[in-house]
Amino acid sequence: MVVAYDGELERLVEQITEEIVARLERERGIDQAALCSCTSECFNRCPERIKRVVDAGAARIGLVLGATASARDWASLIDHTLLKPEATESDIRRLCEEAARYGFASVCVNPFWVKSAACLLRGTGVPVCTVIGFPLGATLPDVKAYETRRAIFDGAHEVDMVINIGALKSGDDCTVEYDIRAVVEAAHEHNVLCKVIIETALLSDEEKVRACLAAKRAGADYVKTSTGFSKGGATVADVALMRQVVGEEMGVKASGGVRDLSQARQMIEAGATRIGASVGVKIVQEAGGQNSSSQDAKPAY
Ligand SMILES: O=C[C@H](O)COP(=O)(O)O
Repeated sequence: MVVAYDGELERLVEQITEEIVARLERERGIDQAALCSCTSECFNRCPERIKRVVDAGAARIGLVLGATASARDWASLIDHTLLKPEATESDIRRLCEEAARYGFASVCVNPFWVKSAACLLRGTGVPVCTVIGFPLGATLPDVKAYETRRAIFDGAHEVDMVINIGALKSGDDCTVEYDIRAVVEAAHEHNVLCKVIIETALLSDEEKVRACLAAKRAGADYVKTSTGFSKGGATVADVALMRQVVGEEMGVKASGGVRDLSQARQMIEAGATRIGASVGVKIVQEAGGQNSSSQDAKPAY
């Protein structure tokens, strides 16, 4: 989905990205938190800067969803997700039926289920998304590339890959970028969308910025907050930060712990253009004014 921004946000994104890149260059190897001149808070968490991005969210909601967003409009932003290892064939069948009924952006399933989901969704217009190097991201770039090609062969239209978190934390940004690029190239050979999961809960703000910049340099289509299998999920502050860093030409997917319409709305306001959630039906039913009993909210992290 293409999102238009007003001129002010464009300028803000450009200015903040330039400042973050300059700061990273300045501080590489120096363990200190830079302070923002406007509030003297840590630069990346400066409430004033985040507030300006979030305040622009009302306009973004209007641009993404229109003034009166329907349940179907909301569904079109959500990857209807089932990644639990214990998911059964009947669970996958139900996921696909729900995706077709509500018009979700995609179903997101583990690679083993791609073929079944692709069969079940044939003719519905709902794409199949799968996960690569999931959930730890610690396998090898060529293995991730093979996993991507194999998933595409089985019918995947989108892939969400996990970065090499250990390499990022070791300061080895070249390896991080190379690893992402291996998947991006395998995906783009077949016009498949590639999202890059940075697992925000395990990263410092500086590492989140470096991960987003590596994804951007590698030519990925989206950055994505979380696997949903680590110690935390998407936060408004992280989504705002990621949006600031990648600019408007990439998507931002908020995933992990998004449990209701209110949280989904906050993520879009902060800059997300896609939501990954295992409670997608609950969210669209709320958007449609229905009482949702079929999907219970998950507990917060
Ligand atoms: O990729 C998406 C996440 O796994 C979804 O997380 P969730 O189960 O907390 O909604």
